[in-house]
Amino acid sequence: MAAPIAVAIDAPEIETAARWASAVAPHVSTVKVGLELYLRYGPEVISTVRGANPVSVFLDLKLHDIPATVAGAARNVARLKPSILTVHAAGGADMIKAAVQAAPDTRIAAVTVLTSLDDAALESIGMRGPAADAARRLAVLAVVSGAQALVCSPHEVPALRAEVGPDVQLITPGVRPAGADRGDQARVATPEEALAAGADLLVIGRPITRAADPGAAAASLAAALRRAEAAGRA
Ligand SMILES: O=C(O)c1cc(=O)[nH]c(=O)n1[C@@H]1O[C@H](COP(=O)(O)O)[C@@H](O)[C@H]1O
Repeated sequence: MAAPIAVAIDAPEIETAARWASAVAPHVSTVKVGLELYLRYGPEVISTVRGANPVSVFLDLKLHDIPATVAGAARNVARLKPSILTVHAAGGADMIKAAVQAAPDTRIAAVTVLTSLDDAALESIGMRGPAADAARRLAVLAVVSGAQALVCSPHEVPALRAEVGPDVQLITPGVRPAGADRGDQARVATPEEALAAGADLLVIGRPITRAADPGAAAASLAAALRRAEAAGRA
């Protein structure tokens, strides 16, 4: 079975994205298209990445605007049938409800606190921290408003799970294999830690796409997760 990994194919060019998608598709469940590609290529990038690959396509646009505008945007991209579409939970209850209503066949995932933010960065934007508390508040708001998935750091998974129950999908970026460069990510954990915490889908980008062989990197992370899962069951 494909590993519960969404590979973030944040590439400047559609040809690179297509190459990465084909390389990782045999090993992972999902490929994530974000702002970098979508703002340049629009819907074309979704069909290109989907191609002949047996993967779900996750559209990460992090919508954040007034409810009517988000509803229109969600309605438009729902036609592309992404498995998941992201919105910012901080857009508020009415905005999240508008996205859910506008895209009934797409799972709306609410981003709680970006994994690039630490407690000091949260304070600098006037948001009451620590990050774990802010993520919990936003998670509850989002789920009450109809979000079926949440994006958070692996550190917040146990608390969010306790808060929202087993049916809400918990998606975690901020995943770094031991020793990997954390880059601009602040709240990070290893893939094994994220899985053990109870994450349902791990978003991993540069540790795979910047590897010399992205297909081999995805295969090796998928195998590590399978081993961790088997050890957890034993
Ligand atoms: O919504 C996301 O996917 C997301 C939320 C978040 O809080 N942090 C975060 O890094 N992401 C996305 O997850 C991916 C992480 O990529 P890497 O840091 O390269 O593994 C990027 O595409 C980000 O846009």
